[in-house]
Amino acid sequence: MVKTIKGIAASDGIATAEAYLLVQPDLSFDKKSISDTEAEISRLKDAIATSDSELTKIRDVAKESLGEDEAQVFDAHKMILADPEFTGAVEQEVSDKSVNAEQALDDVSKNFIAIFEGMTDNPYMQERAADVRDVTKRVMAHLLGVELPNPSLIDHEVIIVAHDLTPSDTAQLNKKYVKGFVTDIGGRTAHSAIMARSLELPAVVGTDSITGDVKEGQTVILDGLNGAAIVDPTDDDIKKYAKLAKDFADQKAEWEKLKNEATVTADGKHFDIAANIGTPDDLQGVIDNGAEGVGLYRTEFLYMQSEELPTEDDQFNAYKKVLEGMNGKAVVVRTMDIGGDKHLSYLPLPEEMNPFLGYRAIRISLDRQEIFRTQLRALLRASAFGQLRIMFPMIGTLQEFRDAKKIFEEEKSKLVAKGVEVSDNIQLGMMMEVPAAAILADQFAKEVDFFSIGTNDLIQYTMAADRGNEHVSYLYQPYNPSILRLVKHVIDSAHKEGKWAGMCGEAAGDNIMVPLLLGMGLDEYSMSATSVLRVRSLMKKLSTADLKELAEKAVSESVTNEDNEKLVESYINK
Ligand SMILES: C=C(OP(=O)(O)O)C(=O)O
Ligand SMILES: [Mg+2]
Repeated sequence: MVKTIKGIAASDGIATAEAYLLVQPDLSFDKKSISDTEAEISRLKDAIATSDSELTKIRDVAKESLGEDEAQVFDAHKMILADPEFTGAVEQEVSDKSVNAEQALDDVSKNFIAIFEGMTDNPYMQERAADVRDVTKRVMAHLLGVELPNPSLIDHEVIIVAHDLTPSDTAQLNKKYVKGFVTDIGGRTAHSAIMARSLELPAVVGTDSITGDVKEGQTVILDGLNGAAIVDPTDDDIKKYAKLAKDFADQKAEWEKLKNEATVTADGKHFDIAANIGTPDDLQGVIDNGAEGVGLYRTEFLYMQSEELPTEDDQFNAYKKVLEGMNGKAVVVRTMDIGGDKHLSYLPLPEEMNPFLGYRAIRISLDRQEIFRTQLRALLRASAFGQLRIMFPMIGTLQEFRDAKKIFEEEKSKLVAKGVEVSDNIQLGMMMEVPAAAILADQFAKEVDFFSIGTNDLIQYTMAADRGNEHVSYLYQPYNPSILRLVKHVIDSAHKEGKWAGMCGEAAGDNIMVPLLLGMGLDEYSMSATSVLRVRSLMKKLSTADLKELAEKAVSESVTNEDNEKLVESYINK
């Protein structure tokens, strides 16, 4: 029977396909005594052989769709299965203790994991713990006769249904077959939602219950425009959504016409609309959508897609590719923003009660300076190939900015002394995403070259509401006068010192926010590439002169987020 499940609209578009449940099965088991240990060992060997041939298949598919580097992780898994020290120890445990294979596997793998995790002076070996965990899960599933989801083996069109997707899960989705995703938890500005927008995959998050509401193989219509999943739709539903999908495609075709136009408002003011990217591969989307620069390159994805810390040369090549690809247009590269919801398997971070308030971004860079210096050297070398701007994430104090700038200057002088070609014109700026810094923007403005306002974090920290938690998503209030006052103060402070202010948080591409930002005089707008043409089309219809007054009212007279939403809507519909 048809069911409509509401959630948060995280990425535009409509898709209809079979549900693919990316849900971890129950791998619990009971300890049993075994009398026929030989038969038990042969059951174990069967599970290992099946796991091995499954891994061969997954490796082939991963190589095809994601490339050799991504596929290599499965070699590590196959090596563990072929290692007599591991599998031999499990067999030994079965015969010595007369226990079932599940118990023996569990005991041996826990032992191995503890040993690897204990190698704190060798991050490479520590990383092997994750491989042992993954392989154990696969063999255990075969012993128990349960199905383990293998998203890399998907060979037909599906909608992924999951409790949650991490940014790295999202990066591995094969766009050829995955038509969208819907999750139990998450918010609009969580990184998997942001990635869905750059992949142009419709997504609905924070439904609370979707994994319990839909069964594998059921048809699902995903309405990423309004935030709903329709499970087992009727013919009428399918017709209705086909029409909605067509209207959306027509709308996009209309926006497409603006691809090669500059962004100019109705009163003739030009603004730069830039795009946010995660990897050099996203450049195609930037160019296809006619963006006028890159306003945020989230370099942490370079670290996340690697099996170990990327070398200076790896990074140099990536940055050079982006700078050259943008052909002289400005590229704002943000230094590594690891922590929060972005993890590196090879850089174990301490367990934290509040990772978003913890050891992340510039805090890690200033502490682990060898990582930071390597990144800065790669950036400095790449600066010869385009118009590079660098910014630091999560700056909360002036001292942090000064320390980061000092390290940058040191690395620059060393390279210049060696005769390496380095641009002399690299602007150094910061993300404005910590309220303490936004309040002191007038002080920061004297020392930076630019600000880029990160509303995803600025709103989460100002409203004290986790950006990935659907239960508090009502507090994501970009038009709340408290947020607008901070934004205005940041923009005014920059201008007072003759600096520029941009925004790279998701709000920069929001239809209600854009008129307010134009009114406040924001200089640069950076957003998911897929939003660029919609915003260009909107700006063409707006006149900055009228909007100044509107923004003034929004900041000083309105009390709530909704007041301002209505204020802008009534202006636009006038
Ligand atoms: C752009 C931002 O950075 P990120 O989403 O990567 O935290 C932000 O916080 O608004
Ligand atoms: Mg941020």
